[in-house]
Amino acid sequence: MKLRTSAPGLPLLNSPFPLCRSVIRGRRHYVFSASSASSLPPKPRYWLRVAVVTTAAAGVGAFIRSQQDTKSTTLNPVTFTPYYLVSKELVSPSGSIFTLKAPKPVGDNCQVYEEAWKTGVWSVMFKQPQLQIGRDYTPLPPTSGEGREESLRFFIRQDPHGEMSRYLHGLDMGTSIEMRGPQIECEIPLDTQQILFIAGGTGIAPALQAGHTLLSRTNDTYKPEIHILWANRRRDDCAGGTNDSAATTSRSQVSWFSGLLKTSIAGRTPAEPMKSATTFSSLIVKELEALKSKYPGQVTVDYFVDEENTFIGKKAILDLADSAPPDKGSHKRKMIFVSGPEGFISYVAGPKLWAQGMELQGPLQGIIKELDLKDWTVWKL
Ligand SMILES: Cc1cc2nc3c(=O)[nH]c(=O)nc-3n(C[C@H](O)[C@H](O)[C@H](O)COP(=O)(O)OP(=O)(O)OC[C@H]3O[C@@H](n4cnc5c(N)ncnc54)[C@H](O)[C@@H]3O)c2cc1C
Repeated sequence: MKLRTSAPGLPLLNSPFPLCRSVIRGRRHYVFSASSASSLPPKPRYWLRVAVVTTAAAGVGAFIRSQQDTKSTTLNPVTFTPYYLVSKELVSPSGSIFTLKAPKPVGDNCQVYEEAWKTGVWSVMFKQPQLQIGRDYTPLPPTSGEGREESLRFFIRQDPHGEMSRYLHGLDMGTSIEMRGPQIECEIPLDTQQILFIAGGTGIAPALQAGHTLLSRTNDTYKPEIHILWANRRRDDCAGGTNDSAATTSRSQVSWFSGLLKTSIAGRTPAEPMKSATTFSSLIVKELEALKSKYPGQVTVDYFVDEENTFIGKKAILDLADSAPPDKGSHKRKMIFVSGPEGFISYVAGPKLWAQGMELQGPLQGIIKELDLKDWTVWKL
């Protein structure tokens, strides 16, 4: 585990995207240090001076308190805002959707969220109050029925050995959870026409965000597209998901989960992706389906499941990249996002680098480099 050594709120990096910053999902950790109060012995004071100083201090204190009170009801990147847990729905054996409500009186959260949703992929940092550690989580796009102003939803994987996720999954309804943000992870430029999103596990949350942001720009003349390749360890993680393209018929023989690139048994024919024997669909699959229904013809999703021996390989990526219409001088941007556990990102696009207290994108490697795709900008989340 690497501690984040830079100041809270990482600096924006030099990148083709003005609002992108470099992070690795799951590695960006933060520990808050306890503030040390000074305890100097009191010195003699004239009563007047005492009165003036006391009055001034009280005034400043009241001002600061009032400022803090005002700020604390509106999500902001500097101070932590207390939200409270209103629901926790099991999505798969390893993950749940958490819904957190903003405090009352409601601040200007609607505006804060709107700005972030318009921009691209974003996250917030949760604080664990006992251990004073921070971890980043990705809000899921709002569903139509939600109280837009008040709540944020998160798909959080339960890691039995993880400090924060264990803490979150053990919380009772109504518990307060402090968060700060938004942190813009990557802007989606307005000229983006195609996104190929390669997601592993909870990396699907930023894929849903990217879909929400990109597709909400749809109009009569502009119909952007997103193609999602989503890899999971087990079918239960994406129950009910069916493939839109032939991508999974071209399977890689390599699994990247567990951080190890274990090669599947030589000569073994990979199993056909299991057709869902039940009508049950996980909540995340339902949200992907809802996105497809809302923007017909603009979204495809393909599922890859380790236990079914279907892995994201070069051909799956190439098929989708090749299906995108050629640029023909239209200067429409085509982007590949890669999001998921560290080993997954390394396998697909090479590892990110750690330099001068910051995590950088690092050179393009992995299977995407081998494909030598032209016209595509790759961004590791
Ligand atoms: C921008 C961003 C967005 C994210 N969005 C999401 C999201 O939407 N949903 C989500 O679920 N996650 C998300 N993450 C990941 C999340 O921030 C956490 O990293 C994750 O929940 C694990 O944190 P933890 O405190 O539970 O685990 P940690 O305590 O940090 O442990 C992480 C892993 O390391 C292992 N470990 C810890 N200490 C040791 C040790 N001493 N020796 C060996 N192994 C050890 C643990 O077993 C565990 O598997 C995101 C990350 C980033 C950077």
